[in-house]
Amino acid sequence: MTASSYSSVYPLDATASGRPTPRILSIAGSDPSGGAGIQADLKSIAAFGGYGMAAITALTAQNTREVSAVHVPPAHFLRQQLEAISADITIDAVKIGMLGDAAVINEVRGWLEEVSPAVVVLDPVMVATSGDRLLRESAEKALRSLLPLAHLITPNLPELAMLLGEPEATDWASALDQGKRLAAEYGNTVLVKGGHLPGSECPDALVNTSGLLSQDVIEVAGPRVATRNSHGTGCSLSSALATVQARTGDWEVSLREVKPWLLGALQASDSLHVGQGNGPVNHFHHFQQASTPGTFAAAMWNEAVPELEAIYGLPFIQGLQSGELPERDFNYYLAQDAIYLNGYSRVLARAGALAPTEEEQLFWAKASQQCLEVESELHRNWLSTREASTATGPVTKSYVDHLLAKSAAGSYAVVLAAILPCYWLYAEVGQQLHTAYVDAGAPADHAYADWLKAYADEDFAAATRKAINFTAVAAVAASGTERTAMMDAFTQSCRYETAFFDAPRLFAQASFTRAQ
Ligand SMILES: Nc1ncnc2c1ncn2[C@@H]1O[C@H](COP(=O)(O)OP(=O)(O)O)[C@@H](O)[C@H]1O
Ligand SMILES: Cc1ncc(COP(=O)(O)OP(=O)(O)O)c(N)n1
Repeated sequence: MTASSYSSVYPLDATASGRPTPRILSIAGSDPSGGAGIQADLKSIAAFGGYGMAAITALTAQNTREVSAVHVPPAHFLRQQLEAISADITIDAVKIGMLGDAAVINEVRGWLEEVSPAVVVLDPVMVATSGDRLLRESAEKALRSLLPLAHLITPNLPELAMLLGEPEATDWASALDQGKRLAAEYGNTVLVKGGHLPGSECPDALVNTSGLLSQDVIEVAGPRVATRNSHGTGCSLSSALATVQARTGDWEVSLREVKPWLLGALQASDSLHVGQGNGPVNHFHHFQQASTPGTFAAAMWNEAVPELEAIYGLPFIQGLQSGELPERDFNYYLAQDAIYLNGYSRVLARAGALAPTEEEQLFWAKASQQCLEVESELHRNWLSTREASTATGPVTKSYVDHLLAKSAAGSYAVVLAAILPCYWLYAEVGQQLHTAYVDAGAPADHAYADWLKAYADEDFAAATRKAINFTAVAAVAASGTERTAMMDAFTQSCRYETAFFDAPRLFAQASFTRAQ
């Protein structure tokens, strides 16, 4: 038996028809403020790696507060748009949104019957969140006639009620019940959405009563985000689902992929600062994490800040700054540092071996060598005249094990993220301690004067800037999974940095307890 290049049990990166970039057509209205309609659809399609196309049904004049006007161009012109596309391009999925009036619906129905796209998602848009109508009341019957041509219908609760001619559901159980009845009536799958219900949860459920899904109701749970920026969630969800469905061919897999993305888009919506009413969701929140080296470096910095604050609060750092740190603690720190540097040097050498460019290879190889030089310098100048345990302490061991594990895993980007805190946090702490020492008049009788003077080394600061840049650039080239692993490795190393500075105190405490 031979394995095919695509997994047969789990969708990876090809469309159901084997294409990596699904071609998705949105048939919808325009929202010039960019939060809903075709603008939201194209962003959502792109967010999932699809190739987006748009046939415009209607023009709206709207912003985050209201829809002030709607213009529906002649329906035959929409038909011309649709035919221009389908005459030339294979369409892997269609998402249908705002239709405006019955004449438009009839054209779309005629075109769907002719073309029979493989995936049709219908979001039966009727009324915007602002309360403004996006479908003429007289067109509701025509909209129902379109339902049998859709594979998935994604009504919100008022739309679900209208399609059934019933009052709106006020709890999740009756919403599901309505979803089942609509699915049974039209023989397709209905996505029941929890957005319009109160409560801390916001579930969605795929409903199909004809055995198309693994069960009649597949519920996907999710928390409710406390934000008023939910403009365009329905449009974004339906177009994202159409895109992922074209790739996976499985509604449940598609919803489980799209729902966390929409949650992230809602959570990151406040950072967009668009409009004064119900603002849009942040469609590209997942790219922005590392769309430029600067954004990834900033995200790493956010992780490092709480650890730096913890480090500055440690008795070891405060004692180093005041000069009152017991010598025994300092000696323990130096001895552990020497042990650590030996292991660290090996990991730096590994980064050099994995580096994609000669410049980086040279940088890490040199850093690895310098590390060994600093280790022997520590032994020659500091430790040869002092008494300190030479046994590897528990923090040193765990920190080095963590670095070695990341280096064994083989991702250059992840190794760099694990390496970086030793540069970055050490350089920051060094700068702070040096500045405080200089501000205090650089007292010559300070017990750690030589150490503090050496701390703010400009060469080390320059090397740190390079190390940050190499890491941030590697993050941009890395996959999403790798970036998550990078952030995880970076955060763990930051925590070890804090623990490393606190280890002398714990060692002294343990020795004292043992001596009792
Ligand atoms: N505040 C929220 N927090 C989390 N998810 C939400 C929130 N509001 C809406 N959603 C999700 O957004 C999608 C659209 O839901 P809904 O608001 O019900 O539809 P519409 O936008 O068509 O009115 C659904 O997946 C729903 O669960
Ligand atoms: C042009 C256009 N189409 C659809 C909508 C409605 O968007 P939707 O995602 O259903 O949700 P709200 O924006 O109403 O929350 C629209 N406003 N404009």
